[in-house]
Amino acid sequence: MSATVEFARMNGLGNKILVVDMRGRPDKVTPAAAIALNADPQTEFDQIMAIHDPKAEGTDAFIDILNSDGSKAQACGNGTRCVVQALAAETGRKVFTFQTVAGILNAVEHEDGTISVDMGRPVFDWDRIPLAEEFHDTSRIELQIGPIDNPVLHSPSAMSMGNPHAIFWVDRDVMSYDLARFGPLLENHPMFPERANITLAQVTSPTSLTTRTWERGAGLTLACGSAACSAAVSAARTGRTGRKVTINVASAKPPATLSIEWRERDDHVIMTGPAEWEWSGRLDPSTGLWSRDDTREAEAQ
Ligand SMILES: N[C@H](CCC[C@H](N)C(=O)O)C(=O)O
Repeated sequence: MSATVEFARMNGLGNKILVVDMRGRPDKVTPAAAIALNADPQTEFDQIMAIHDPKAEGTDAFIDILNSDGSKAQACGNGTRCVVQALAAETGRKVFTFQTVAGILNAVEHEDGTISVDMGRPVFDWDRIPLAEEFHDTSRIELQIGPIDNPVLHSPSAMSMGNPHAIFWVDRDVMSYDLARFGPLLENHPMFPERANITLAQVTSPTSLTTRTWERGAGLTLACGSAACSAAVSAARTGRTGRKVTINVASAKPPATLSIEWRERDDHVIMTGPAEWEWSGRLDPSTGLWSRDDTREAEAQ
């Protein structure tokens, strides 16, 4: 067993996040630790956000992201807001720059406690999403599920927000689809060599969408920030909405929204929403063995 580190159990719209403080150490949270933590109902999570010492000048930290199946993710919008809230509480600072495997993320905590993350530029090239087949226009790709002459879901918009996303446009309530059944088939479809996050999106007005996501490596989650960004960008890209929308995250607990703006001037996607601390503890990043801080002690601190 290696020395333990601090972690916080947090959530972004119900997206279950463990923020793990790996600063000052050379090792990483192992996939085995992630799988063990996820197997325990108390520490079950969608993503681990491991905060490491910065690797590049001008950045505050390097963030390593793990899904609950132990696989790596390149982006996690809801988790990034949780990291901002944790570091803002620790340092009193409001503005942060992070590095992930997908690039640099700038983020700011506002006076009202909401957090904006600049998620960078969307990527539409088929081989960078990546897709297995060449598509000149990835705003509507050939892919369907269900009976061949009456598909349940078809022709998604595909893109990368650092991580791969497919957005299926639906005209019924997103909760009425059996996403638990179709999600795994689409996540692992041969069209997506690195798998994909699968989102159902219903356009509810020129400035609003409702989404529900099956996440790559994590399954049905209560919310997914990078999917909300991808739905917003894809809606604007296909002329369904303008570039600034409110995303109603259908399964968020309690029901909640994210504001997304796909900025005209620099092509960057800005996501704004809340983050919530639940409790803290210590864990062993190599095995996932953990303990919860004594509540009285935590309150006294
Ligand atoms: N929950 C995350 C997304 C995790 C993405 C992950 N499932 C993957 O790309 O493998 C979010 O708020 O953006």
